[in-house]
Amino acid sequence: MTNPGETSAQRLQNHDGIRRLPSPRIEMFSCRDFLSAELCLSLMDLIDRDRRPSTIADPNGDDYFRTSETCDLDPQHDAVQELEKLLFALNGIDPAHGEPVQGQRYEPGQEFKAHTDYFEPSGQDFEKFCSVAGQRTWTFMAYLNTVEAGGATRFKVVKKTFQPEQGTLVCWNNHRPDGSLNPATLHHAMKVRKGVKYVITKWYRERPWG
Ligand SMILES: O=C(O)CCC(=O)C(=O)O
Ligand SMILES: [Fe+2]
Repeated sequence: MTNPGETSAQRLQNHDGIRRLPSPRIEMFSCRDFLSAELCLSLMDLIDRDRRPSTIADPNGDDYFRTSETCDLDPQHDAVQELEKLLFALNGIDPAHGEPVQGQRYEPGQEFKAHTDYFEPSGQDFEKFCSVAGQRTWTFMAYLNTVEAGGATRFKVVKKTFQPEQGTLVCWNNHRPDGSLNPATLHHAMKVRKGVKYVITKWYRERPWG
């Protein structure tokens, strides 16, 4: 681990119950029951209160690219602090390098088409999103509920699909070990077919946030 905005496969592997995706192309892990049902419920409640339409960096002409809703979670709220504590115990990333935790909510028919969480260096909005805190390093996301049908997160390059299950964490390095951006992190939050889907996303940056 060279940067306080990063974690390492070695560190994550030490956590009880965590599993690494057996692929040389990506550093990706998942852990069931990372969040308690109680914490998930509190976070879903916060998302329901504050949600707004999601946006994307570098609009690409597809108005249906990301149809879900988003919210920035109040960092002072007990549930958010508990979540941050769990993440820090796992990844050891300096909290100063974290973006505020976001919640995402998808109704039936809503999705977030295939994208990477890193910002395209050639994109028109790269300066706007990265000039202060730098590029995104790691993504940590957790499913807050088990979705009745649909809503899986599909990583088509590494052929791995996660079905949303309450409390499950999924995390990955947006870079390769040599520091280059990793296009194998491409993922699609597929349409929810039945029920509502709630997740939290926590992104970390190369430099301190804000
Ligand atoms: O909802 C998901 O399954 C993934 C969410 C996601 O990829 C994102 O918010 O960047
Ligand atoms: Fe994403």
